[in-house]
Amino acid sequence: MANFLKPAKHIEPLPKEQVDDTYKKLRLQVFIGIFLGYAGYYLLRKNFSLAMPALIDEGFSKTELGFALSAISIAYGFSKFIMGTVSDRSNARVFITLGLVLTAIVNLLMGFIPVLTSSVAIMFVMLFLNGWFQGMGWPPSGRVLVHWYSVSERGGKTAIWNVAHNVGGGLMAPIALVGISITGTLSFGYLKGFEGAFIYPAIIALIIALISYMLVRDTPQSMGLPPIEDYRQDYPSKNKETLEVELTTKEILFKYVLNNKWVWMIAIANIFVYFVRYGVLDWAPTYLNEEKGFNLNESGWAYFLYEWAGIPGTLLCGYISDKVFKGRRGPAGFIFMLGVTIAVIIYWLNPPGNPLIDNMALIAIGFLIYGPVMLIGLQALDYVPKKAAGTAAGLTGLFGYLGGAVMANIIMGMVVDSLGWDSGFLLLTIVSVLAMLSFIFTWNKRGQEVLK
Ligand SMILES: O=P(O)(O)OC[C@H](O)CO
Repeated sequence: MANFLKPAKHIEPLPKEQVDDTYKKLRLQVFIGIFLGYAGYYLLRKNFSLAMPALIDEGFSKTELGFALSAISIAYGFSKFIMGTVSDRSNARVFITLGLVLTAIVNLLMGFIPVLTSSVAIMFVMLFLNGWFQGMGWPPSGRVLVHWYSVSERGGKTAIWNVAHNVGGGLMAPIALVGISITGTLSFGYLKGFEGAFIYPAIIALIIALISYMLVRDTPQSMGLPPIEDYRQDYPSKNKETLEVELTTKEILFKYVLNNKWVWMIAIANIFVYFVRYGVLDWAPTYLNEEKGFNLNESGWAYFLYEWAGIPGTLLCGYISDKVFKGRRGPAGFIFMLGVTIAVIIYWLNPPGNPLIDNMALIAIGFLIYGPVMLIGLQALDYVPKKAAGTAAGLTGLFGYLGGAVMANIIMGMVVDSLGWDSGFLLLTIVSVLAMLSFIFTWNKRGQEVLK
């Protein structure tokens, strides 16, 4: 492990009278740091799609660009897991900043060096690198959440943090579009305009990386504070033990993650949830255009509403799982996926000519799907000791992206091409039902009680 990445050293405990004030201040500070940081990552997750229309005008086909785009999901899936294992043994403050700076550098290079957007193979490599560095955002955020917030408050706090990705993803398009327009004028004599979709979100991400570095702190003990469990008298197990020793990768993998049946269950559930998340989102513009007669502008709005509807939906889901089901995530996930299934069927069966119903169905899916997405991340944090949090979330990401997101792109495309949209939606509905049922396995599990 590189020295600069090592977890921050524990320092001498602060005097007792300073603990409460310092904890309150730092908890808010680190939370804002990871919220802004993760929103910053999402400015650079899908911005390539805003450069795609211009690249199509340059002569690239949709298939070629779709192939290049898939590099992000493939790399992200592997990276969230592999970099998750590194993150669990790293200083979250350094790790989250480093990943954001690296993803910004990749985008600046793609923006300023024309050869890097000149062929599908080169774009695939660059987007793969981008996807890899993107995988350095979730795990350190998870590490901060589990070290600064105790078990009983994690549902609500993780839900609030989780909307960072909707905020970042939602702001990406306007920033990229303004960037494209600025670059059309400020072209440095050689840029064409579309490069602005890389350059301007990347510049903002660099500023966010600096702010995030100033705000995030690795662990309470590195600031002279007691572990969060002692501070809040809120323990993951009845014997009040908490794990404060940093683990080796072998211990994390073989003692806490790969031999943990609950982690495997949510990893499999994540395949279905992510298939629906990206199966609806990525195909929405094409489906709405081909089957419902939406133009690009109208389907762009529908896409935007889908993302932003996820914010209140996620908060409600976190609240319900904490307050109504007292920390049991399974029932909340089941109910939200039931709603998604119904909305997918309405979205499918609504005849052309009723755009309001299409938009309402899409908003309902966006409102409902991000709760289960968040709950799986939260369960990953719940089901392992805090020193293994990033790895557990990373494993669910690996399954979600490779088995869910990438498959949603490939299999949905193949089914729709050969059998039509009805078959595509039948598949989506079946997968949505499977996602719903998969929450039954963790129906009665609460917080970290699986560790007892
Ligand atoms: O799909 P991811 O890995 O970017 O995660 C998005 C949300 O934060 C899931 O909780």
